[in-house]
Amino acid sequence: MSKHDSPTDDPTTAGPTPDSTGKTGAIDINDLSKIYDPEGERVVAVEGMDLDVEAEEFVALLGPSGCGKSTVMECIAGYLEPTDGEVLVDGNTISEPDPKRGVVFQENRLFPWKTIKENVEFGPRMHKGVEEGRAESILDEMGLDGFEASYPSGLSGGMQQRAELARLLANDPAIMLMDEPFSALDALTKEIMQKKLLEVWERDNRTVLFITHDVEEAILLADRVVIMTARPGQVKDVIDVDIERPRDPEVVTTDRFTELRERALSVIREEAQRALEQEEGG
Ligand SMILES: Nc1ncnc2c1ncn2[C@@H]1O[C@H](COP(=O)(O)OP(=O)(O)OP(=O)(O)O)[C@@H](O)[C@H]1O
Repeated sequence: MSKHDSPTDDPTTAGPTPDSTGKTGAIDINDLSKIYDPEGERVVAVEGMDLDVEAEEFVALLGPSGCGKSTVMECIAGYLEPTDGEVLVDGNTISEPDPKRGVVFQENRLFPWKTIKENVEFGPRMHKGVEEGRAESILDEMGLDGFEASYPSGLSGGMQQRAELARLLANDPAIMLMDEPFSALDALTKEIMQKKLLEVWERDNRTVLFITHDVEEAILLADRVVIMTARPGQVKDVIDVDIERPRDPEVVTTDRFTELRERALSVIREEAQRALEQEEGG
């Protein structure tokens, strides 16, 4: 069953409202602000951010360290409540986490005491019930056939991240929120994971919001690269990646890729410098 014909799991929450093309997974960030510790140290992490992500779009989020990327993602995930403004998914204001908005972090959140298969089945078991054979087929797709009964500690870092991706896909999310998911992996494993992610995304057309510090990774994967300002974060620049898909790793050697990378880098350098000056100024 695809995400387009799956019923909503929780009858108490409004279901997704497909856009005019029948797609779901659109994100609207309207005038979003998030202040941590408003009565105390008052950290203005994000201020007046606007961004629309189309259903089934792949957007990469770049920006200097501490500019509020994870904060934005956690507001979309429903883990954090905005101080001001709102985040809508398919026209509905987000009020709480939902398995239809799956989140992957740099460090996997697999349960160490559960087998890989149990980890993958955990979400469906909690929300809609386990479909016979589905965990096996997702693990097979992730190249983890034969590791169903293994525990996370028995897997390499790359295999753990593939299991994490399998765990996310088992919930059939309309939106995949990925916070530097491959940044701890070695270069070769990272390349394999990027390819895997693109395969899954190109086939299932889920919306992806992908945080990274790696400009090449952002351009290789995304339809649009959104660059945030130094804190308080808001959108500084949006780069349309007009490079044909499917993209293979060799695309990084093309002139167009180089142009886009240089443009992204010059914007990021400017904001990284501002972030540094902020730090030095206390
Ligand atoms: N719970 C919190 N309490 C107070 N300040 C916080 C909290 N979480 C984050 N911050 C601050 O908010 C700002 C934005 O943090 P956030 O993690 O969203 O940035 P980021 O762009 O994801 O950073 P990085 O690229 O380093 O992961 C930072 O200055 C951070 O120190």
